[in-house]
Amino acid sequence: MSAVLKPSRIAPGIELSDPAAVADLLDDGAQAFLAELHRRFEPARQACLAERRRRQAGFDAGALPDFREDTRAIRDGNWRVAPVPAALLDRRVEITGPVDPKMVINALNSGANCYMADFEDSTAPTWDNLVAGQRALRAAIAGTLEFTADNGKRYALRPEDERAVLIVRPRGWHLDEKHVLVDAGPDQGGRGQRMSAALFDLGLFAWLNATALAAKDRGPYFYLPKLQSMEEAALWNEVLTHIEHELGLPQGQMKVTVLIETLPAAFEMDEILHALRGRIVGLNCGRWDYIFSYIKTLRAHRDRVLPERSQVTMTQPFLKSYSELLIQTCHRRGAHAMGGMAAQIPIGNDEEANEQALARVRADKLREVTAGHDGTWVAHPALIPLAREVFDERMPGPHQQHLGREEVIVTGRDLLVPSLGTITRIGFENNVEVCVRYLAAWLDGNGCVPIHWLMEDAATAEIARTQLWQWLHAADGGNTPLHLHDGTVIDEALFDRVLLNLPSRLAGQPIPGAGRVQEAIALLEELTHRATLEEFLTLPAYERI
Ligand SMILES: CC(=O)SCCNC(=O)CCNC(=O)[C@H](O)C(C)(C)COP(=O)(O)OP(=O)(O)OC[C@H]1O[C@@H](n2cnc3c(N)ncnc32)[C@H](O)[C@@H]1OP(=O)(O)O
Ligand SMILES: O=CC(=O)O
Ligand SMILES: [Mg+2]
Repeated sequence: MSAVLKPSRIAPGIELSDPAAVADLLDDGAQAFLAELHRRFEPARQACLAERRRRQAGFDAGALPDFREDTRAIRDGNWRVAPVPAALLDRRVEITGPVDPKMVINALNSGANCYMADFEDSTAPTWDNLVAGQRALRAAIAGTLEFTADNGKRYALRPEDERAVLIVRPRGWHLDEKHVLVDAGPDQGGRGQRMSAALFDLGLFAWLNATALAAKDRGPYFYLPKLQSMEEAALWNEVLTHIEHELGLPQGQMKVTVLIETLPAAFEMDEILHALRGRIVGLNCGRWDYIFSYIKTLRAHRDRVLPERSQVTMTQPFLKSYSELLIQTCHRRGAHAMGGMAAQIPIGNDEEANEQALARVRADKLREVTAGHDGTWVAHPALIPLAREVFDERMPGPHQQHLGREEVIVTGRDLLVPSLGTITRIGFENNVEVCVRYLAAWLDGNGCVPIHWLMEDAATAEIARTQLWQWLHAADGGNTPLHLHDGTVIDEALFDRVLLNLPSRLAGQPIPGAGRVQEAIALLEELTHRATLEEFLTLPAYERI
């Protein structure tokens, strides 16, 4: 049951693309609630985004990220976050996935401890996907969600006490929701302002479900993505405090786990925990966005160019330091240190290749539990038993916060240390292929696809996209160009040749979103040739869906 606002609080001002089609979700009360979120928090969101641009200009001019002098007292202080609620104490295996009804049922039934329902990296934010996702989650919480596939297979929820605990991930601060416009006025040419996508996803989910979840003492719980600073965390805290007040929930009822998946945020882990200390239960190593952010933040630092994607594993020193610092920081503050996602997924038609893929996932989970992580992510239900076995064997209790990892000393230099490795022709061509295929699927409404038996989503595709840009533009300003391992110069001509040959390489393969491949090629070509690096692939792509 959704909360009810007093009539006087119902304000006009929201413009929806097709109000009748979503009247079941976005009634007058929901609209007023969302409009109020926009009016209260949009200026602060824009200020945070402006601050991101200001900081980046400094990095582009040669500065490097560092720990903040003005927040030393927070880092040195002796404080802990609020206690973790019972439902989130044991999070050893979390499954993640998009929010279509079949996925929601499969994930909740999967046997994982938690399910992160993802409106972000693995969802292409078409209006239909977002609306279907909100409906599916509301029905799941009510226990009524069912689904029948085109092949007739029927899906229903297991009993509530056998389902994974639901955690919802809204989109990040940088994205707008173009189907929800607020307060049309002359200064916007008669149209309203686009609402923040993050506030829309989280706000609507909370409006629809907070009361029901709080009644079961199940949250709502959220994963917050792509934060870059403690100010962004503080903004989330204000938003959540406001929502709790409006919906009549106890303060701190809504819990969050923050993904540390940007390079600037790695220098503010304590500060982010502190800003959210009344409600934060953990940090998560979002490794794929973190690698993307490392490339993006250090785009102008020629000495820190990364090797090809397949060589950027969690054993690279800068990634090892990041995960160890996260574990140490969380455990010192009473929070869980969640691990992340290995990209390998089961390979159905090749037993040997499947064994190798599973061995890599197992090695990744073993590294995580040994280092002190309190839980991990899997991309696919078939990986749950494997991850559980590794964590069960090494983590007898519900978590391992007692492992302080005090011996770990991570400096700013360690978080930024250059990586060794190469860029092979296969690695270069693979980046081009992944970008095009992922983008084609995304434009077609599918935000997560297997490519060469790896899970690809917005974060992994961003690594491929920003690497191509950085490798090509490394020669800007008169620098010597980078070379492939075989000696070939990396330049625009090489990129153009690979892109031109791609359609014939893809011919005959079943490609999700095949009808959008040419559009994806055109967009990648434009973004890669451009003199400045586009901040997020999904910003220009969103204008095309
Ligand atoms: C960087 C990050 O942000 S990581 C977090 C974001 N990424 C994710 O969440 C990845 C989610 N995973 C997926 O979307 C999928 O596993 C993919 C796209 C990688 C592979 O999907 P598929 O090719 O459909 O896998 P496959 O055919 O083996 O699926 C078998 C069954 O498992 C289900 N399944 C697969 N992944 C999931 C999942 N994550 N959650 C629930 N069910 C799943 C499928 O729906 C299918 O169900 P069915 O037998 O009832 O039809
Ligand atoms: O969201 C997770 C990541 O790795 O990125
Ligand atoms: Mg991410």
